[in-house]
Amino acid sequence: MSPSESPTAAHTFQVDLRGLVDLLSHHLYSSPRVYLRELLQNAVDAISARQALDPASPATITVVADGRLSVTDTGVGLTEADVHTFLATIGRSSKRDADGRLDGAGLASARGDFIGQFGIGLLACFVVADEITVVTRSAAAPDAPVIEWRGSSDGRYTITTLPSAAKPEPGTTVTLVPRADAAEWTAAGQVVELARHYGSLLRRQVTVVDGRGTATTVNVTAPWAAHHGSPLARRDALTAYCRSTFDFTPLDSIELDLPLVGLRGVAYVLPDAVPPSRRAGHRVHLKGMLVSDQADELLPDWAFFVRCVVDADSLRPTASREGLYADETLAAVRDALGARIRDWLTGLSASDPALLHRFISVHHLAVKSLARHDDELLKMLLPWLPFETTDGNVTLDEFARSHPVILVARTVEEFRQVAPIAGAAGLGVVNGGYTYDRDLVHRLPEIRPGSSVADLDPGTVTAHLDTVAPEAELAAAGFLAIAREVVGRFDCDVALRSFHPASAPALLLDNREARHERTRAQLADDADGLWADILGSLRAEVPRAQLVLNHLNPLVRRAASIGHRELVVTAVEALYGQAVLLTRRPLRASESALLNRSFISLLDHAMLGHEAIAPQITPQEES
Ligand SMILES: Nc1ncnc2c1ncn2[C@@H]1O[C@H](COP(=O)(O)OP(=O)(O)OP(=O)(O)O)[C@@H](O)[C@H]1O
Repeated sequence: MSPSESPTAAHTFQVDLRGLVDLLSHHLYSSPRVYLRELLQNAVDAISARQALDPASPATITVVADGRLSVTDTGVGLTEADVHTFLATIGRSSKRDADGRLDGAGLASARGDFIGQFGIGLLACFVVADEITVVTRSAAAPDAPVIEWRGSSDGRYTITTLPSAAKPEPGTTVTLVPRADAAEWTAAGQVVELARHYGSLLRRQVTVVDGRGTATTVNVTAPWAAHHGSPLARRDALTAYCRSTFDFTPLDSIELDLPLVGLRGVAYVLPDAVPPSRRAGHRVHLKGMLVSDQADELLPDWAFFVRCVVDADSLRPTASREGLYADETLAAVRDALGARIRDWLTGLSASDPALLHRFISVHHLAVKSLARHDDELLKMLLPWLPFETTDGNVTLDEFARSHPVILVARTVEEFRQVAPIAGAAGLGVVNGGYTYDRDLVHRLPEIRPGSSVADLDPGTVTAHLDTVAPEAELAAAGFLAIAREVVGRFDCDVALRSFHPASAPALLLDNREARHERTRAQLADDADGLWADILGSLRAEVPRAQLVLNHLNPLVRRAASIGHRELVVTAVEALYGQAVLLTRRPLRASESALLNRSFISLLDHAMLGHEAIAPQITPQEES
């Protein structure tokens, strides 16, 4: 060994008990109220342990809130040795051994019944009290004396042997003297609330007794576990449970049952639309005890239209017991519950179309987001989903029946502008500007063979508008040539057509992608060096917009017959400018300039010849 090397010495971590107790009791949990959950849970586990030894043993939990707070159970109790080993050792639990398995107490069969496992739960009581007193008598060792343990938040504890009369029957009483600042959490009314909140589905009877001796039992039977006289009665009970638990009347109740993890419960379909980003806040009970009322990870994200309450045997809670541990079991449960909800949805079209309609009218956004990634669902539901079309709000199935070719507008603005004219010309256009809609409509031919879907492009619309008589076209040739010259600068073609409504002088057919392509081309022209090369190499053929002038419109007819070139230019600029405004897209600088120019110029023309009519305003009169 070289002089610089010293022999390895083993040390043990030093633990600052007060700091550790403070950390675990004050910082692990989100609210002081969890103290009652931990006490109830220990009581339930103690009863389970005793029942494993003697199934006929009593099984009651009594909470007394009379200024102090005590929880008494008829459970397995503790011997003095147990108290040292389990109760007074942080992180040690009688519910597992050092390897995470059950200890040697012969309670293997009961392990599955325990809710606790970490050996820290009792510390939650230090959030509301500085001292915890436990009086306990063991059921496993009938001759063992009654033990009183007093633990203090500074980490010290005492043990006293009490006379047998102090606790004639096996079981445990835990008593807290609440600190003044925590009294609100241990007041009788609050304790009843908390006991109901956490313990209503516990499988052991829990009774809260207040200072006047009034007893309230908090347990209810979960509607999925109860026996009901008829399917209708069962349905009513499920609905009533939703109202009392979540305060809404569901559109429907979907029963959940996954025997592999001992899970049962209900997914309630929300009666109102919610944004997909809103998390529903599912209630998860473990062996009856409420673990979380915000367990979003229980269902896939797409299922945001339901809110669940479940009770499971083998999901794992986190140490604070306020959430679920994200393990493979949870992932499998999530998938299985998702499949169950999807089955309900797909089954509805056969079993209850009226309900499906109601569901879709509320939650069509949810269904649309879901259907994009789920072929089966898409097949089942796409024909039922409403879309905004030139025939109004209709289902795609209905729309496809009257329109063998369905055109999809890419943006809401495009749809708004084109729909009335395309509709009047007999074209079937769907507004694809909303989230998911364009993707979904394009999948219609997979589901409805024979239907055909295409993106709306300027050429298609123009092709469907009535052409004008050759002589009219000829008469307007001069005008059209000037018009092409004027709007050609904006990568726009001009066509003369007849379309309704006659009050619309012009229609600008354009789409967002074409506009982007033109902007990019413009940038490439303006750029130099490296950027010009890069942008230039991306250049595709620049798509052109189309200004369709309406030959049915009196103004257009008059404009087409003017011989004055300058006025024709102004008229075309004004028609183009107005058509651009109607598309509701942002104006380019050159378009704003054009609008200004044409407005001033028209004003100028309008005032021509009127100078003599207006009275002369002399400088004197002005002042
Ligand atoms: N009412 C009770 N009756 C009998 N034993 C109890 C009771 N309360 C606590 N104990 C004993 O004290 C131990 C520690 O309890 P604690 O609540 O701190 O942890 P836990 O319940 O084992 O696990 P968790 O941290 O998950 O709650 C338990 O494992 C149990 O052996």
